[in-house]
Amino acid sequence: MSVHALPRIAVYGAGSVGGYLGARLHEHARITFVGRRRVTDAWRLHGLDWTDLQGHEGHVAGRALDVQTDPFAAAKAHLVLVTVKSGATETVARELAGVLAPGVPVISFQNGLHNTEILRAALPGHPVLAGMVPFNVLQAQPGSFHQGSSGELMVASHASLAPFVPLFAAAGLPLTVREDMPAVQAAKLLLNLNNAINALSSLPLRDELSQRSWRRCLALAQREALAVFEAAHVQATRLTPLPAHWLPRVLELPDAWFQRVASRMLAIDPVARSSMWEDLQRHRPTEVDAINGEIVRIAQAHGLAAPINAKLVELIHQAERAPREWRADELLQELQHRPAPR
Ligand SMILES: NC(=O)C1=CN([C@@H]2O[C@H](COP(=O)(O)OP(=O)(O)OC[C@H]3O[C@@H](n4cnc5c(N)ncnc54)[C@H](OP(=O)(O)O)[C@@H]3O)[C@@H](O)[C@H]2O)C=CC1
Ligand SMILES: CC(C)(CO)C(=O)C(=O)O
Repeated sequence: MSVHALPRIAVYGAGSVGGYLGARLHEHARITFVGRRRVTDAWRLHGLDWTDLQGHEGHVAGRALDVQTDPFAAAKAHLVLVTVKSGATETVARELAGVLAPGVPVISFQNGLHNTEILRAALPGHPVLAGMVPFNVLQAQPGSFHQGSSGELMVASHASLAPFVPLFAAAGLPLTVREDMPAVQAAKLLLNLNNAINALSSLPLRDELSQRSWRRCLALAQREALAVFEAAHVQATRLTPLPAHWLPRVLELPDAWFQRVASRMLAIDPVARSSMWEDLQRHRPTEVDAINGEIVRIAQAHGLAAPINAKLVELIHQAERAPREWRADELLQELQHRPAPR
């Protein structure tokens, strides 16, 4: 196919997820990245490299990249992927309003529960679809991306995606189309409760999850969130080999048992970390308010408390101001002394 016949996709938020998805899609669509000047300059200079857990790899030369800082660069897009952190969604929604051609679909490939709502409010007339990235992406050097865990992208079902589904498949990023994205996002939120614990641990995900004391911290946060979800009638689908409500019990198993029962949870590259760890490293605000903070908010709306997740929010905000390395037993003690939700 001539390059001019390829659909145009704007990746709004040139960072870890956006860079990785855009680099892999590059041969299959005309990709425009919108990002910060420091990033666009570095990507133009070095190009983009990507690798994944299965050993696949690719490179896009800097001269072949369309990397821009101006929101109007998204004007000709046939599809927009929003890949900024949750705290930036409102600004992005404002920037995209009035820029896109009528009816162009927008997929939010972000964690958290409310990004689509925010985008929808500013973009009437566009299908704004929830997406979910199950795997971890680390941008170790500017423009160099590694997918460190596995899983398929998910997206809400919508007719406007028909031309794009084969493109993602051809790029090795198959899109699983779902009718139940709110339940997918709730299940992802439960897994993302580990982002804060992983960031406080300063360990790669695999090392952290191999140690029972860290897993017990996560089990506390997840058990509290599950109780809050039950009170609020929030459904979480099954994203792991085990149903969501079994996870805390399995996380608490001794290491040898955990390795046997949940080996797929440890099928993570040794260097993979959570995106929140990457934020703390780079002295950027984290998404903790949209993750653990969401559990606190849902609890409050239902007359409950969520002290464990509230504590994690507080500790991450402290770490944003002054980084500190926690030991697992210290964090566990800090979290264990919180009363369970009423
Ligand atoms: N990284 C990962 O492994 C995973 C991340 N996710 C989710 O994906 C989403 C994106 O995460 P991630 O890729 O890590 O985020 P990054 O911070 O790496 O990338 C986002 C980029 O967008 C930039 N940006 C923010 N606002 C604008 C704007 N208005 N215009 C242009 N650029 C902007 C940011 O700049 P600045 O820093 O200056 O704001 C940053 O460079 C998050 O919701 C995250 O939770 C989901 C699964 C895995
Ligand atoms: C893939 C996962 C769960 C890894 O922690 C993530 O969503 C993140 O880092 O934000």
